[in-house]
Amino acid sequence: MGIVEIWSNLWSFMASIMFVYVMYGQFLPYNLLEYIEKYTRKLTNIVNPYVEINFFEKSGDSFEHDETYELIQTYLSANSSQNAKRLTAKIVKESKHHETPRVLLTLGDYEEIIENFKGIKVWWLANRTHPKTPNSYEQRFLTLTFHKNHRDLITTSYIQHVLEQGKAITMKNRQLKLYTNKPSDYMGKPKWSHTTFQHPACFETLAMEPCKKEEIINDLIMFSKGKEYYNRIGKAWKLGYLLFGPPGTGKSTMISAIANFMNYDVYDLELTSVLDNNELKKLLIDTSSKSIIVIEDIDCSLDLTSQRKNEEEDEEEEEVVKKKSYNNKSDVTLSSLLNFIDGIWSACGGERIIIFTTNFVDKLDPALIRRGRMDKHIEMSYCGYQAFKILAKNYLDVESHDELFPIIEKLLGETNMTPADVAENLIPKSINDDFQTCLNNLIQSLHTSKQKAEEKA
Ligand SMILES: Nc1ncnc2c1ncn2[C@@H]1O[C@H](COP(=O)(O)OP(=O)(O)OP(=O)(O)O)[C@@H](O)[C@H]1O
Ligand SMILES: [Mg+2]
Repeated sequence: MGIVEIWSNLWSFMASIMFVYVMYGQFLPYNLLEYIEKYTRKLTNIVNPYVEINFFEKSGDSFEHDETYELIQTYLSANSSQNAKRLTAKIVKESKHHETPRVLLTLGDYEEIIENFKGIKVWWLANRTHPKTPNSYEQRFLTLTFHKNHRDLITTSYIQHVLEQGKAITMKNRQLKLYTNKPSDYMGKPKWSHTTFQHPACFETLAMEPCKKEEIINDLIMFSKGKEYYNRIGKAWKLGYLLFGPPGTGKSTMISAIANFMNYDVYDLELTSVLDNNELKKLLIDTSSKSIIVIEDIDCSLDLTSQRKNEEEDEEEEEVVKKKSYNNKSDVTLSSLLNFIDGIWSACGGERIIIFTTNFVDKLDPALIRRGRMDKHIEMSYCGYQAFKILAKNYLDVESHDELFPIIEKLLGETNMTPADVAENLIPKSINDDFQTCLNNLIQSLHTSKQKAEEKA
């Protein structure tokens, strides 16, 4: 008789015992049940060449949800659930603002699936405990079974692989959140409130010089490769951007594109609602990993400038400042903001991108923008020809036009128009407007803008 046969006979014997145990267990005294179970297990262990590892749904003193169990569930749902016949559907509603809930399929009770890892077979069984006393609770758990010869590989590489994949899938599926800070409550505690972040912006539709865009994307990919990679190349694992440029050049759009690309939450920090340094510290500590902390219009929210405004400054600039300044500037100081930001980078393993935006880069304190603190100063400028081509593709689905494109190229070189204004002109104004009408509207508008600039000059 071969070893496999012996094992399968023994297994059916065990199964019969288990059957009797389940059927008549309730009629037997508790001590006797425990005795039978103990010796059945002992007997099984002697001949069983398989190792079992259980992962419980809840663990710890307070019986909390175990993250490991969740990650394995996610991994199995994505990788092997197509082989399972009985599945349990769970509706995941990310937030009250999120209208379409997601369906998460997990293994049904006692469902078993087989996985192959580097040619090694492993079994996963969705199990549940049977409460033995009236006071004990039923608990779900997943059992991983494999041959004892592969113990080392499975307990290290395979489990690691499952958890990493589970984490990656969770990150990919999660609904991004947009956090904004609220003034302190009556307890003096500042708070973040959040809604779902649903902005369609992506790098593909962002209008800017292709090489500049490529550089940022490469930066982000490097950053996402993580700490070890950065250590290896001898660079600090942090990312800070300063986006500057006139209104309507796509600074906020760029932030949304970065959030979507990285799959990071966004913390929009409104400094004017932060009372003092202490509050700022609490808020920053309260941000989660894999997030972007944004401070928009940094020049308007903090008293950063040592120089007073020049009387002869451009009227248009004045207008913007007036629009964006707030009466009540907070007591947050520049030096504490910088300290906390440096602190966040060193203490939190760097999984936070910090982005400042401003319309006037010259007004910022050099300490804030010195190279090394902000890794890149990205100028979002008026619409150039390359940026226009991206907008034309997005808005009109046109990639070239022998006659009109060269005119637009010339005019864009002669006058300043923001991508927001170019985009506005490209949107059809009536149902009969075809793409040529829209391009002509833009040309008209560029002419007007050029004339105005000349008159002003
Ligand atoms: N570079 C761009 N690419 C694609 N769309 C753009 C770009 N710039 C502006 N837009 C369009 O114009 C709108 C306004 O742009 P956005 O809010 O990003 O400008 P901003 O630079 O943040 O301006 P502000 O300084 O006033 O905050 C966006 O919703 C987008 O539709
Ligand atoms: Mg903006």
